Amino acid sequence: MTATDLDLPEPVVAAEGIVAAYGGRPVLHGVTLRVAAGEVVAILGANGSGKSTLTRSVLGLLQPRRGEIRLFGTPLRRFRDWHRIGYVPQRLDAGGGVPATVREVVASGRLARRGFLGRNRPADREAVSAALADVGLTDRAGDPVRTLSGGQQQRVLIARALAGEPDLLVLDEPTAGVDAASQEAFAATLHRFVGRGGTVLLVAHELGPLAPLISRAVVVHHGEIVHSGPVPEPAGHHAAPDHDHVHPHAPYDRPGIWDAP
Ligand SMILES: Nc1ncnc2c1ncn2[C@@H]1O[C@H](COP(=O)(O)OP(=O)(O)OP(=O)(O)O)[C@@H](O)[C@H]1O
Repeated sequence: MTATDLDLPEPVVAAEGIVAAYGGRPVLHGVTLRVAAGEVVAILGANGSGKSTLTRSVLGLLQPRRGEIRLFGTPLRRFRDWHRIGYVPQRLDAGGGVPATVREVVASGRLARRGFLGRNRPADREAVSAALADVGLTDRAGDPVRTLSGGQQQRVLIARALAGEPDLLVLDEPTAGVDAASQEAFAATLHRFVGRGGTVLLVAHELGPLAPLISRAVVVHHGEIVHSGPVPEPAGHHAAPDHDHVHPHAPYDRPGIWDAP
């Protein structure tokens, strides 16, 4: 623990010494990650470096072999305030074959607030409308989700997370495969969320318009954190405008993914 860590109040996320493996294959080798209230932390790294595994461990979706996780100061095994967390998983088809409307999918983000048999109160309807407006989908509220484009469906998932009025948003590659306009819209949404006092943990390959919002970048490489600080500059040809991915074989500390700041 460093002097800086000692200065921090109780972090929103505290993952200490996380060791995770699939079968016999280790994926995280004792990772420690703390996210303070109000931070916007980006987890960066090559494909397969362990970013999603770390995120899913933090949310209790995956049981690590070793280590301790606390959310809002409470050990994960005792944590019940899931309404305080909004999670947007890695891109998926939000609609599938289901005829649910945009509003219905977004409203499902209120369930943790309402309780299983809770009534749909005006506050719920207001939160859903506010979330739809936040992502610019008010005029599509009554449309079946499957009629929306991939980028718009991603916005539906983000609105669903926002509808729960969380204190922490966890997003796994929220802008992957999303067009530039939608990325800009998402950056604006995130900016408003952070302005309201929210905390963000997001996994990303490319930050694009999100870069100015990031207060700290954490680079995962082969299951270890190799950098925690300012967003590193993409290096060499990886900085080229047409280069939109990082290479799994390019080590962090040699010419390749990121230059150390
Ligand atoms: N359910 C699983 N079963 C077995 N192996 C898995 C599983 N999920 C991930 N892995 C493996 O664990 C390693 C880390 O995967 P993870 O998804 O955490 O990486 P990532 O950094 O999020 O990658 P990407 O950028 O491609 O999403 C990879 O080698 C991956 O193949």
